[in-house]
Amino acid sequence: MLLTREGIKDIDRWRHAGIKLPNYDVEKIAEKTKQNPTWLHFGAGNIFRGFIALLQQDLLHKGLTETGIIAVESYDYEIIEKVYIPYDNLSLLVIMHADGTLETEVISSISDKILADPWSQDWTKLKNIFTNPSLQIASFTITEKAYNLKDFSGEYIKEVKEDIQKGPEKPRNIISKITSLVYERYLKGKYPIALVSLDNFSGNGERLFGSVKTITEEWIKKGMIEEKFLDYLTNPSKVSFPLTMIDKIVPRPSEEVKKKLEGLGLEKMDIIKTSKNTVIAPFVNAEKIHYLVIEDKFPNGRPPLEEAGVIFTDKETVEKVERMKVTTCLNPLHTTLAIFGCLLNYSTIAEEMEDPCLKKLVEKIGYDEGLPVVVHPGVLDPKEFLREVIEIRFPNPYMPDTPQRIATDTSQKMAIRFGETIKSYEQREDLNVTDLKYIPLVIAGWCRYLMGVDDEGRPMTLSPDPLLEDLKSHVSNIKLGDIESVKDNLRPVLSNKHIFGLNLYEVGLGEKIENYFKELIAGPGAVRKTLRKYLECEADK
Ligand SMILES: NC(=O)c1ccc[n+]([C@@H]2O[C@H](COP(=O)([O-])OP(=O)(O)OC[C@H]3O[C@@H](n4cnc5c(N)ncnc54)[C@H](O)[C@@H]3O)[C@@H](O)[C@H]2O)c1
Ligand SMILES: O=P(O)(O)OC[C@@H](O)[C@@H](O)[C@H](O)[C@H](O)CO
Repeated sequence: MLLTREGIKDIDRWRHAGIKLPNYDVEKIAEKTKQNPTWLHFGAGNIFRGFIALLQQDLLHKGLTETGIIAVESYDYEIIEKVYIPYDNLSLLVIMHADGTLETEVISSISDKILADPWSQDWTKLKNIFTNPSLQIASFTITEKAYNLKDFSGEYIKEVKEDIQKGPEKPRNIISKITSLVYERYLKGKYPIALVSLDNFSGNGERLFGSVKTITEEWIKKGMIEEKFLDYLTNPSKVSFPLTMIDKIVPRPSEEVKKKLEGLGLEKMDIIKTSKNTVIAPFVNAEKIHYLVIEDKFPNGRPPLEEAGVIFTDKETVEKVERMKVTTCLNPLHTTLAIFGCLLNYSTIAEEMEDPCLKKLVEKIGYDEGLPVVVHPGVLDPKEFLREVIEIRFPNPYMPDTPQRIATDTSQKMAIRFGETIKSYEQREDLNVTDLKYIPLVIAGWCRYLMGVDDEGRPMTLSPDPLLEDLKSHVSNIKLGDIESVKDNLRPVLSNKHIFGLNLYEVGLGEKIENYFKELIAGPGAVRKTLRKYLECEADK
């Protein structure tokens, strides 16, 4: 069986294999999308295919919309070449249930694909779509680092600097590209649009707005675009930047799932790793549970996504629910498991949840240190959310999620995942920041991870991170087994406000982290020993 528009016409074979097919005419929807595009999505990676496209597919199944989503890739063009074009933009969603059953569905709600590349013909096509009055949404899953215009020294990154110099014609950076496209829409008719960040960090919509506004102001200063564009951009009835909270664990595609699909008769299911490190396949493996909460601010209208389970609400509620998930109840726990999972050589998150020390560690971070600072968001219950994460979602043995995936870009996530809770402890009169034990232990664990040596003293490959080389340079003089070598080497890292959102020494945690770190580097096996000591746990491994 081939995953193509032609291939899925062989309905009986797909049904026989237990794979759900679209109940709508895929070609007709693609044609309608071409005439009346409503939704462009930037970042054609796994979460988009495994979650966002599923929501639109749900609406198409229910007859509640007539158009699909157009996938836009602005960074890793190989994704389009290798997993969109050969499969006519179709993907196969594989939901992994905790009892080992797989639920498979052909996702055909991605009606077209475009490269956001000013040097390709697609750019004109993209501009035409962006200036179409029918367009309601441009959404984004482009990873947190893509929103940064400046490096840690406060300087614009090279690409952005060049874009600022050269103007909106041929931008290279994703934010300059978005700004340029929104400017085209302004010139064409000042039509309204919602720019929706679906990336996983606090205040995502506001950060997107801030970055687009910065590029706008730079271009205005240079006289490259009309000044009035700023009025349009900052008028929420014209351009909105809703806040969102997105939650679905979508691991990288796994070899085991690939084999199971081949067993069902599917061909050409190969997993690829692009030269930009995206691991992607014609299929997406994901969990069933998901949550999407969005600030209801869509000046040009939107599809009725509430019918697909999306919660639309006000800004304050999204802020609370997002803080709950990203700063306390899910992502800090994930990062904890990522760091210690790499050090202890675990290959899945589910296996780690069977380790009594690691399970206890995430319970301590979630229930004891995180929950006290969570403000109940109303729409979801934090304690129940946390319980579902710890008892059901993370331990799902069929989810092929790896510590290495989650360890990607950790430097970009520390401030949100741990810094926010530390700040809350600082601000609250009834809490004492120096009472925190386990969050500092994880931060020390991250410094230990950066040494690139596992707990047995063997070299380990570190996941990609934009700050990796710089961070490694700070720990490069520290030797496993030599506590004296720690000296002041961690100080530049732990005092870096860009990384943690605060200077950890100023809040009284720097020395505590250094002390934990010394225990973690005492020699081979020291990571396990330290966990046992502070968590009073027994583990075989
Ligand atoms: N996978 C999950 O479980 C999950 C869950 C919730 C939210 N998210 C959010 O979605 C993001 C993407 O996750 P994914 O699973 O799709 O990852 P992925 O690796 O499959 O895809 C990443 C996408 O981001 C694009 N990208 C990366 N760097 C970029 C840059 N500098 N400029 C423009 N585009 C860039 C890539 O080209 C690709 O389209 C995450 O960083 C997170 O913020 C992911
Ligand atoms: O997507 P990232 O890289 O910000 O973080 C890795 C994981 O923690 C994350 O993808 C979770 O799986 C997701 O946040 C679950 O909703």
